[in-house]
Amino acid sequence: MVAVTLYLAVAVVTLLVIYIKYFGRKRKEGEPPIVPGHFLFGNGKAFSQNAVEFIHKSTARFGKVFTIRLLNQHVTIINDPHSYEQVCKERNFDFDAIQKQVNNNVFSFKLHDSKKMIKEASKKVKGQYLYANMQSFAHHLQEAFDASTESTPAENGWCKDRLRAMSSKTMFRAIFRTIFGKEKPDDVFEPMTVYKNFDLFHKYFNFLWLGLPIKLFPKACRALEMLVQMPTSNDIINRDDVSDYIRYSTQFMKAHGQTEADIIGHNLVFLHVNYNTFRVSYWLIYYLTQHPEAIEALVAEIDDTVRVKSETCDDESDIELSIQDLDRLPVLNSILNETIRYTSGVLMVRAITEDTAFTMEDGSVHNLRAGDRVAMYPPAIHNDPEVFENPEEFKYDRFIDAKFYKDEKEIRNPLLAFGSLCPGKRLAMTQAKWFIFNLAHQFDFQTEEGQTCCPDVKYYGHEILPPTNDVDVLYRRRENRRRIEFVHDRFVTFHCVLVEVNPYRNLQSYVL
Ligand code: HEM
Repeated sequence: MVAVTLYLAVAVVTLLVIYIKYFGRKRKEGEPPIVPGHFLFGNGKAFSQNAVEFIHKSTARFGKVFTIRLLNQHVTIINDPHSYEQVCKERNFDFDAIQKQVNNNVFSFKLHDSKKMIKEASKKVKGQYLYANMQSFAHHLQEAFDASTESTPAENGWCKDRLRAMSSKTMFRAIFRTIFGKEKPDDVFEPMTVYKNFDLFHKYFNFLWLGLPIKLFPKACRALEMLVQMPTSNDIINRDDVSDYIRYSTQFMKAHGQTEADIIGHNLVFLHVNYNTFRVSYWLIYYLTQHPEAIEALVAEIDDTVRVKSETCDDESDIELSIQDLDRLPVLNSILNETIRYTSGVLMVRAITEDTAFTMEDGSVHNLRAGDRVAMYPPAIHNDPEVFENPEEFKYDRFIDAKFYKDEKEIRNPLLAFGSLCPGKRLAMTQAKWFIFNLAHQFDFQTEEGQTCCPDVKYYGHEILPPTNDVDVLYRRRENRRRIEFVHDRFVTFHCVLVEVNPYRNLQSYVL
């Protein structure tokens, strides 16, 4: 009896020590207030149920800076859009540890010399490489549109499908082939098989990211078994049409002695970041079909653009469109920004490497602890009624010539869905614009009346949230639409005249 009591006492003391070490926290001088929570789970439940509401309530009670606990991890939330630049500039806030956590816990690999690799590989989606990526994407997207209409049963010209299936057959397929090049006929690693399994695997992303073993989720295991059936890295990089990002990153990893399994893991991470653009395409279609005034304004803008363009080229050739042309369309740009505002779920999180006295934009100083995390939560800003009037409404023209304010001061970066580090922002935005421009130009589309869905807040933490449920979509080709060809901004060809747009000399033309 004495022995049992002794064992119990030792067990209780041990548990207490573990609890105090990993979960307990006494607020020190100058540190942010701590939001009270469950003794074991901390604020995990409130956060996962409705993170935006939880952050808004905590801000009202504790101010713009407060510390929450997600299981054993303390996270200081900075809920102030004006302090975004201060967060980005702080040297002791490090993204490397976060990126490693995804690589290790979700995709089971470690990237050697990761900072250098990502820095160099990221150049392959920007500048001149952006055009190469877009050229390839535009080509694959047109092919995917054609294949999708041919393979989907139609009635009176209307093809009927589920919206996820339709956007995966078009957008996902085009993104996949832009990244990895076109698959061979017998490849298991082909867009639709990968889409099906990736979609399933993604449902478990948050659990895996937090460190739960994949063996707990048999469906995720089976999906992963399919996803890893890639051609060898040599086979992929020897494809003529593989992206420069994948060619560079694969060669870098091989040169650093990484295994085929590591390269497969990395390829899946890259697909994972690109998957967000596919999700955006789903939401673009969905919100346009739910808002007739939006689709009407967009189609009018597109028709106008195409009419003006067609006046400067002959009747037979395709209409040429550049990135700058897309950037100039206010309705298109506003719809995309509003869609991203509405559906982003990301936590912009960093590891705190050293004890830090962090100064906010308003001059207030907060002591943050090494080993904790610090985060901004863009959806809390995107849904702040002071910044975005009636944030629960989708307003297609919200971003046209608009400025946004908090505490009566203009916000420099009101849309934070890409964090500060995403190198793919410009590519993702341009792909999404190209997608919706071409869809609305070539097709009429509508979702089945009465069917609705919304961003699934259970998946907060995902950059772009998935829908709560799927809906049916109907689409048919518009008649007499001319094809749109993607062109480099610098060279726009008219008739037989090649015009070089030179930023220093205005326009100079050469007769061919
Ligand atoms: C709608 C589409 C996308 C969204 C919303 C998105 C969002 C994000 C966010 C929030 C981060 C974390 C950044 C931070 O915390 O500061 C990130 C990182 C990253 N994104 Fe994107 N992203 C998108 C598309 C892309 C694309 C198309 C690429 C392809 C190049 C890409 C490549 C990356 C990479 C490589 C990182 C890690 C950067 C690092 O480790 O320094 N993303 N993205």
